Amino acid sequence: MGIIEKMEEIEKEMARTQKNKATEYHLGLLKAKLAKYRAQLLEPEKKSAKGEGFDVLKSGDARVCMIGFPSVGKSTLLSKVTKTESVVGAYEFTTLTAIPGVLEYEGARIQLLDLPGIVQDAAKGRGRGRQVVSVAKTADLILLMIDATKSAEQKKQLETELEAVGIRLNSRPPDVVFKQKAAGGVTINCTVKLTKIDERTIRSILQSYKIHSCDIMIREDISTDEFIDVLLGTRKYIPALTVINKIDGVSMETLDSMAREGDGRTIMISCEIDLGLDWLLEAIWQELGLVKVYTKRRGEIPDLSDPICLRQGATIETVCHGIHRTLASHFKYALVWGKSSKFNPQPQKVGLAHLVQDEDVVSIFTK
Ligand SMILES: Nc1nc2c(ncn2[C@@H]2O[C@H](COP(=O)(O)OP(=O)(O)OP(=O)(O)O)[C@@H](O)[C@H]2O)c(=O)[nH]1
Ligand SMILES: [K+]
Ligand SMILES: [Mg+2]
Repeated sequence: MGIIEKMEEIEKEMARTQKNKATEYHLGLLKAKLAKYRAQLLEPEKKSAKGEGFDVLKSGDARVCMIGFPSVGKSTLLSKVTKTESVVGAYEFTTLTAIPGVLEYEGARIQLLDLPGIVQDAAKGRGRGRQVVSVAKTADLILLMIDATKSAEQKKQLETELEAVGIRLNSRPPDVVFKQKAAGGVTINCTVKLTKIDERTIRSILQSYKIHSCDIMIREDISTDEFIDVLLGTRKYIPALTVINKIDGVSMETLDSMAREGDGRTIMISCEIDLGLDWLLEAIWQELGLVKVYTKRRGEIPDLSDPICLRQGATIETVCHGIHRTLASHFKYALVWGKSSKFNPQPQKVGLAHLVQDEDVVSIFTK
């Protein structure tokens, strides 16, 4: 039996098993088994299957991936908002590989990746799906691309495919500290009452992964799935925006109800009639939370034309790397003007670990 069949067997058994207090333990074990197979499925493939040209080099300040079913308008969007032309076609599977473009916005260079359309069960290896959803794992932000004129199920289906390769959308890692040890047995500490998983289930899941000694600190009412996520440590937590394209093709009523169903993370656009594209770019920028820093040479005015874009949490050291590879090793101190300066509007003298903020001006002094 192949892995997929084994997984289907387990899924069937889980579906057959009634959910209650008495079966919780059994279900937990089945879930652990399933997660193990899933992890096997995601291991890099043997030589024979590689070389499809999906390894696009990451470039720019962040990477945004478009994921959607065929012909929802991914390539059209890439061609609209970047200088890259990706072939657009009225037929499915026009795009067969990953096409990178560069979004230039507010001084940032954001890589936007156009990808082949995926099909249902993509994550299980249908079509190029697994390759596509695996690329999504490298994204700083995922755009769930939806065709307004087609099934309302698209979003749910895309989420399912991404979940299956270990991507958790718009959520943060569970608040659990897990430390494996060489000896000493299993210690479990909880700071909250657990209502979705019990200690016996936790212990048996650990056993099924052959983990006999570890310290676990649980600070959140986690589910069995979340506990397995922590153990495997392979989950990726990535923010996503839902982009509904082709709104030129639906009635006012449909548009209205879609707007009502959508959350704050839904953007409606039409590439065809150029609607909503500005909002989309603004939302991408906001979501990535990039920080713009200007550099200034001693005695000169800051160079406002060429900011350095950094991820949130960037420090003076990151700024140094952004200027030159070896700058940090000659670093003496820096002066910062702006929000991150304690003495704003006066500058503050800081070291490499200082956190910068958006629109700071930085001068680096070297030894
Ligand atoms: N009405 C309408 N049609 C659009 C819009 N955007 C794209 N299209 C059309 O939708 C079709 C598919 O567009 P593509 O950009 O090739 O779609 P894709 O998602 O890249 O498709 P695959 O690469 O095959 O997965 C083309 O005929 C486009 O002209 C839109 O906003 N409105
Ligand atoms: K197409
Ligand atoms: Mg395409």
